[in-house]
Amino acid sequence: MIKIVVAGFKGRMGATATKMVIEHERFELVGVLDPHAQEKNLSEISDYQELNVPVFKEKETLVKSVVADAWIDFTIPKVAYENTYFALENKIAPVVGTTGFTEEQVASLIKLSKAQKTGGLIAPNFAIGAVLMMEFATKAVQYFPDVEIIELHHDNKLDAPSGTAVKTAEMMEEVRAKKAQGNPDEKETIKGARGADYEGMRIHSVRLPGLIAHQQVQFGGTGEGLTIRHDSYDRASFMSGVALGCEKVVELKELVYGLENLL
Ligand SMILES: NC(=O)C1=CN([C@@H]2O[C@H](COP(=O)(O)OP(=O)(O)OC[C@H]3O[C@@H](n4cnc5c(N)ncnc54)[C@H](O)[C@@H]3O)[C@@H](O)[C@H]2O)C=CC1
Ligand SMILES: O=C(O)C1=N[C@H](C(=O)O)C[C@H](O)C1
Repeated sequence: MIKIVVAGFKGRMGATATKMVIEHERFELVGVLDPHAQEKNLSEISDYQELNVPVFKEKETLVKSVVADAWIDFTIPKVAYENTYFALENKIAPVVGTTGFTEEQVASLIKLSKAQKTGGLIAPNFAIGAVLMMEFATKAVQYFPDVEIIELHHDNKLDAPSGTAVKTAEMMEEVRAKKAQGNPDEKETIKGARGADYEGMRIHSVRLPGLIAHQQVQFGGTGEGLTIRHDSYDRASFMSGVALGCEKVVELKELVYGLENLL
């Protein structure tokens, strides 16, 4: 059995991941963490009455009380780095969906994981279709360097652009012929109209109630266009990737960035 803790279990994704861990035959939920929790044990929550899983408000208390192999993190960008660092320091393999990491933070966490000989995964998107979207976009941009990313999410999301959009841009940048896009003399008559600029590629973030998670990567060429789009209609779309991550990280000796590294 793989012993798992879930950080952020009171949230949209944390609650979904907690349910997945409970139902998975190879996983054992040994603790949950959330500063907004009022409970002392999951059994106090009607959906989990038959369980005996301790609830923690502080990570330091959690690691003194339970032994875990993997740490699922769906928290907030503000604490993602410190939580991941803390898990690695305690040789608990992080499986991190929380977004908002800088490139420098990812590099620092990979370095720590190697020193700790502890596996881990940071995946801006756990949906298999989203990973394919990013890989297809990386292929397409070699032929169509003019590209704009439009990511669309629910209006409770804290960060913009999305981690998926940033990862997509990072992957395309590695193979894209460097160029600026649009008219060099263009002027924004309303600030922000052209979106975020990532190495000449533009990223636009839509936030609306009713949405879950959606992204389209739109390419333009001579007399033609190409659009690659992924839609998550339910947070269940992320769970097979989270489960795969938990099964794989316990076999790794360093942290990897992107679910594509485990497919
Ligand atoms: N990689 C992926 O496939 C996906 C990633 N995400 C990312 O996951 C993160 C969470 O998204 P949601 O669940 O929608 O947010 P949410 O706001 O519903 O949940 C976040 C939870 O984290 C808790 N929290 C805050 N600080 C904490 C701490 N120090 N330790 C433990 N828990 C803490 C909050 O109390 C809250 O319950 C976001 O960064 C989002 O971008 C979301 C969906 C898929
Ligand atoms: O906040 C979300 O919901 C999501 N966040 C991730 C991101 O920032 O890319 C993944 C997915 O898009 C859902």
